[in-house]
Amino acid sequence: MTDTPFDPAGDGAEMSFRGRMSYGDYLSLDAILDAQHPLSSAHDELLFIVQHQTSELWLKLALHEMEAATAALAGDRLDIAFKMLSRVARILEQLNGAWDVLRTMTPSEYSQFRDSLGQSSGFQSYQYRAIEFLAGNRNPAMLKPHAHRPALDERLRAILARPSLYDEAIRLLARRGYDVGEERADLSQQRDENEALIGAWARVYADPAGQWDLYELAEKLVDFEDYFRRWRFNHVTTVERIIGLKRGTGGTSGVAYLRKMLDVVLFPELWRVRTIL
Ligand code: HEM
Ligand SMILES: N[C@@H](CC(=O)c1ccccc1NC=O)C(=O)O
Repeated sequence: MTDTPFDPAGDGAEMSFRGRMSYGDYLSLDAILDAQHPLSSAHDELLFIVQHQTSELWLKLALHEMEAATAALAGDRLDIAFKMLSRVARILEQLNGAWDVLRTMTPSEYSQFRDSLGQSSGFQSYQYRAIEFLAGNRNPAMLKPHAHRPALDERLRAILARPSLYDEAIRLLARRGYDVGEERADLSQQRDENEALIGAWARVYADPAGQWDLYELAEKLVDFEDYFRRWRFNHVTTVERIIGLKRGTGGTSGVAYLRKMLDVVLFPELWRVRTIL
């Protein structure tokens, strides 16, 4: 027993950061921790802001991993793409777990600051739209809320101009000799469901050992969509729990709109093929 409190300096800990990069410097914590600006005096508004900001940080990482995974597929580096797609699935799991925190907010608590949100809404989340576009869900109408921000609009359009993650998976199948049907003329538009591609995936699933990497790719994509659907479901359930059937601040019907979005399919042929296996 000693009366002197433990001093980590004795263990070699650096305690002086004048002129040296510290933890907060490296992580730009002043900028991040000074970026919460509640517009009301409601206690729960900070929860709402932190929940969205952390979600957007995870979305940023997911986008980074998905961009790299798409490039890896284009370069036939499936091993690298798998590593990244596994990480994206874990990120989505993290985002799914985060709803449990937001769910602690009741309708009465939310209504204390909802008016302060004006017409802002997650519907205008640029990174969410980028992830949808990059995955392959391409609805150019969703560009409109970003028209007033040319740099963001430009980045979203650049994603639409390039093949999606799913397009790269399909191109890979074609390089391996599978009949995948016609590639659509305009990559920026929604794909039509393609019967030839269902046949190609069917052959991959019929003999996994024959092309294990394509089989693994198919399952990674299904995993991605599975977690993505869970996110949408958690969102709509949390929304109904908190605002019921009120219209959204973004102008949509709210829960009815979000329920419709539950039916959006990212990789339709990968789901359709299951019926014939
Ligand atoms: C109190 C919690 C929340 C409520 C009441 C809520 C409500 C809504 C509503 C009603 C919409 C439909 C668009 C509109 O008219 O506003 C929407 C869209 C959206 N929200 Fe939330 N939301 C909540 C939390 C979150 C969180 C934590 C995120 C995470 C980033 C999020 C992201 C989104 C996204 C990305 C959309 C667009 C979905 C799409 O177009 O498919 N929301 N939200
Ligand atoms: N659309 C929500 C408002 C909302 O949730 C929101 C508002 C500003 C920033 C992010 C939001 N989150 C998700 O839509 C509502 O209608 O209450």
